[in-house]
Amino acid sequence: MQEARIAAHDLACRRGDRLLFRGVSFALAAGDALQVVGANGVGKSSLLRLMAGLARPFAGRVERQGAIGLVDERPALDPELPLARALAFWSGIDGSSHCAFEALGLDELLDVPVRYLSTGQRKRAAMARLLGQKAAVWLLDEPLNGLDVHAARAVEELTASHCAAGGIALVASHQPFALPGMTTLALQEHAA
Ligand SMILES: Nc1ncnc2c1ncn2[C@@H]1O[C@H](COP(=O)(O)OP(=O)(O)OP(=O)(O)O)[C@@H](O)[C@H]1O
Repeated sequence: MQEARIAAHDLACRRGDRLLFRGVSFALAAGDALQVVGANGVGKSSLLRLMAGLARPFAGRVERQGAIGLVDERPALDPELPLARALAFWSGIDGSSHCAFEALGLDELLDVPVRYLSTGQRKRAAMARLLGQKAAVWLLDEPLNGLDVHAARAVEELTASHCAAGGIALVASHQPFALPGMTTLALQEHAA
């Protein structure tokens, strides 16, 4: 298997008629973690979308090696289905079984329709889906949003284990995210 890698080369991002940032470069290899920080609206989510290939950079290029898993505010789980069945849809596609229900505090919620889940519960469900995906490169947009202290620690620990096993984590958040060895990119320094 090819080793995971994701890199930004002199990226610039435009949303609508506004240039948000320019000159963003970094390279992450197996085991690396980077947190993108900056005020609301600076372009953290937009940068993650560029890295995921969901939007095109205004300038520069993205280099990707290895499967990408993106967690953002949309969990891509059928709101009408009970959580277990909504996750089973993805595990059928990913060919995986979910084993982190307990760590993520989801075992009590498996019969609850996704539409009834709270913001934090939905975020935990999205993390469970990500784990089943077995993607090498994790792109986490505000992964701690809505999580209680216990769930936040669980997500930090799962991310640390992912990196220790040779995965990559790119985290966009204005909240502190505890992960040993993680470096920081201050996006406002690249504001256009
Ligand atoms: N489709 C769009 N068209 C035009 N402007 C957009 C579009 N989507 C987002 N923007 C603008 O781009 C800017 C950056 O948005 P983005 O969501 O990337 O910021 P962010 O740093 O992640 O913010 P937050 O911390 O609030 O999540 C914002 O000013 C937003 O209004």
